[in-house]
Amino acid sequence: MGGRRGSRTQRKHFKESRENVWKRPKTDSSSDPNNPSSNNTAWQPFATQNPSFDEYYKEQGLVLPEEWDAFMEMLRKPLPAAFRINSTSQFCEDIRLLLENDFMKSLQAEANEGSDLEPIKPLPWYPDNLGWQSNFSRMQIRKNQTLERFHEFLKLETEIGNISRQEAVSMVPPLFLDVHPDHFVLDMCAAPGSKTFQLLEIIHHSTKEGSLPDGMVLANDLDVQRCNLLIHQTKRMCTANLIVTNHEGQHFPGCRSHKNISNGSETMNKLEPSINQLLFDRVLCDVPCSGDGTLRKAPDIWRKWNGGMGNGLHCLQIHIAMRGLSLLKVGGRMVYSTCSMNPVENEAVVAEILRRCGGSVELVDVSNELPQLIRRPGLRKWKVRDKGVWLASYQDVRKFHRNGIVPSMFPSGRNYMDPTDNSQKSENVENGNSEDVAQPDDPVSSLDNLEEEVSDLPLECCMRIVPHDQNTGAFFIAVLHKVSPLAAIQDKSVSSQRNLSTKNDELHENLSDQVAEEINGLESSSADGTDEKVVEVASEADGKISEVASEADEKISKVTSEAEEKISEVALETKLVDDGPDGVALETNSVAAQPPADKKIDSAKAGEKRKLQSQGKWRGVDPVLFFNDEAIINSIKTFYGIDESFPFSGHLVCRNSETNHVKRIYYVSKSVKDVLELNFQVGQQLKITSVGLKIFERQSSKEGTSAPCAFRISSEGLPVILPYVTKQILHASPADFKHLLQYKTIKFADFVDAEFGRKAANLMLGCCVIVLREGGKTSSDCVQPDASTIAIGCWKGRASVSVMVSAIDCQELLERLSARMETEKGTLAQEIPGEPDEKQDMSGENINLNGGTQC
Ligand SMILES: C[S@@+](CC[C@H](N)C(=O)[O-])C[C@H]1O[C@@H](n2cnc3c(N)ncnc32)[C@H](O)[C@@H]1O
Repeated sequence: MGGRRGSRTQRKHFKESRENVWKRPKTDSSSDPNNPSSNNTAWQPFATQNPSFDEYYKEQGLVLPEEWDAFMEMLRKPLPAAFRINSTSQFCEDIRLLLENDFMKSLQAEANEGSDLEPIKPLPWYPDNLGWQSNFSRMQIRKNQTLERFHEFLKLETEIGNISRQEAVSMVPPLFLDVHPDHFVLDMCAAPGSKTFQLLEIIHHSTKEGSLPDGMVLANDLDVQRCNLLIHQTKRMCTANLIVTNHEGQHFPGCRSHKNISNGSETMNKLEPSINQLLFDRVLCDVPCSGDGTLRKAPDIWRKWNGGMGNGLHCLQIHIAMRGLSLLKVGGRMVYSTCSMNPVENEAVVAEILRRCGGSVELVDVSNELPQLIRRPGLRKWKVRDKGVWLASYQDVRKFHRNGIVPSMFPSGRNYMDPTDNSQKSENVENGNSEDVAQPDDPVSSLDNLEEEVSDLPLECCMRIVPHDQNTGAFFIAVLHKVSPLAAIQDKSVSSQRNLSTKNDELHENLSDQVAEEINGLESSSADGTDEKVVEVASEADGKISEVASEADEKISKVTSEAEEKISEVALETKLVDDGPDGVALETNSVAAQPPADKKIDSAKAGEKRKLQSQGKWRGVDPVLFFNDEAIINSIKTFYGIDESFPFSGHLVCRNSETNHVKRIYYVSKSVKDVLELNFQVGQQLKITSVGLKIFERQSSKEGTSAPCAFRISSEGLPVILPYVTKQILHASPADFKHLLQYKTIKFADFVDAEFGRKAANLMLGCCVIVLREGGKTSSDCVQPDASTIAIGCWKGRASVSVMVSAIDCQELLERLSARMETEKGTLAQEIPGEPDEKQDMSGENINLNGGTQC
């Protein structure tokens, strides 16, 4: 149960993500053939070179000198399209077989006959042949029938949610997260949501029939508009196990209740959460980055790229990653990833968080996982470049009068100013003053005289995917394991690192402004294809905080979460960073610094809690409320004959405090319910933009309002409730089912199966469920729905039955069912040669599929 079925997607988003970025910018009229002043009538792609880029990456040694040309050549080629089959789709297997047996073979045959087509192929490292790559131009699609058919197929399945377009390398980080269905997963920078979708697939994978997974995904993003993209993207998943929030990752609320929770039983007071702190088994930290790994998809980056872009994001990336680690359970795994090639955004960030965590966090060697994925080990040495000057260590920062460069950007992380570092002291003393050697415009920006640093951390365990290894974009991934609470580090290096962190943090503010200038206006496409501001500068984030903070009601919650956050930050600086329940020192500190809103909640009576619950607190965001209106719930239960075993209590939420005006009721899993209860307990620290699966919707039509039940079952929610529906449900023959999908409305008397027509006429006025009857079953057989069951929501009117499914979902169902029946027919014809084929395809009236196959 769970997973997607039949919701519409956000066309706009997918159009955007499919947009071929290899086109001339609108403002460029120089090559307009209709423009007489144009001196170049041929189509011109973006300039795909940038001398600073060459200089920067040649020096960093990302690839061997002899590989450089191959690397650059690949970066200049358009990126093949990649997509994934949704593993929780009801039609997952059908789609995979169609790709393997039809499209791949047909295109291969054409290629063998000498056409210039490249066959589509599965990504060898993606499990179960669910990840695919294709490489065609629009021109080829127009000229070739198989390709055109393939293209139409891709469009429809993407729209439906059975396929997700996603750059190949962007599919990698969730695969290294080792997510299990019972995990609580935090996706810290989640929009537009490609990886969130993958995480949800894993959570839903192999869930038992009639139940929801025990785990959940909390997808967060700073940008509210991008959160909306994410919501539309994940809607196709039809999941009750997702919460979407809108916070700065680095300030994600701690949601720690200071009450003792006795147990997690359902009988507890509804406002008593069964968890007392929001900690996660897995954290995905896919941070904002300069995005030069997406150059093949977003060639405008060539023009905008400069060496300072990565520097400006470094501190923000550390802060987000540190927050992720503090929210990670001991024993948990975090993946840090970027679509940038720059070591300052990658190895330097990982090195700094390892130093800050002082042994509590380790890099995991995942070289044995996904062996078919070609990757390169992380670097242990790199240099920093600032405004045309190379810096090999933090010493050079003073030497060359650099601002906004922090020690953690360098391989050793040393600040060379640590008063406890005697060797350094003497070095400084010897030099008198480091400024005396400064040559700001030293033409040598060369490295000849610079002392090269090498990290002593096992950064080779990180991985970098480079484009020319397997014809992809570039990506960086590090897998981290939290072995113990982020505890105090007692030795000398602690104080050194503390200074270092402080220095970093001080400089962060300056950097934010600086980077805003340097990369102002840089926009590109993400690895996931959606146009996005790849570079999310810290100053933007800061600006957003101030905006938000200016709103009075939000101030309270800010105080709450920020106060808690400050505890973590202070703790971090004093090496008491863990949010874990086992962090004794934190326990003491948190109580001392308990935020005011928490105090309020702690002392509140039940009535006050209810009041808080009904008013919401985040301005501009509808409140999230448990839906407890017994009258409405009972009318739904009675009308649809919902089995008592279906867990209603505490699982329904709405976004409107006035029950009479509630239009939509959402269903949440037990895991999400637990988080919501905790969130109420801690004063609604989470700013929730979306939660749960729409399960019931109020009837608004004239006929609808006269039906005995005011709510219909929504198509997204149908798979969840279907096994429990005992009334208003009928099983239709394949012919009648197909007619419904084709004609949308059928009069009772016009059904092929007259008995079905009579039964339909006897249903109560209102929403009903029509299930496709399995082959061999008669209308009187009682069928227990399962994962293979195909069912649609319909409306039983006064004289007819009408489908309540979107046109595109009807089209998809018709296509999938026809394909299955074609396969059936073929198999049967092979098995019984010469036998007349008694089956007919979906256009026939008397189909009787054999039992033992999916209907
Ligand atoms: C590389 S994109 C994430 C892509 C996403 N993980 C996916 O697979 O679809 C980075 C995201 O970080 C968000 N972001 C920027 N600054 C942030 C912050 N301080 N906290 C949380 N999210 C942030 C941006 O809005 C952007 O959506």
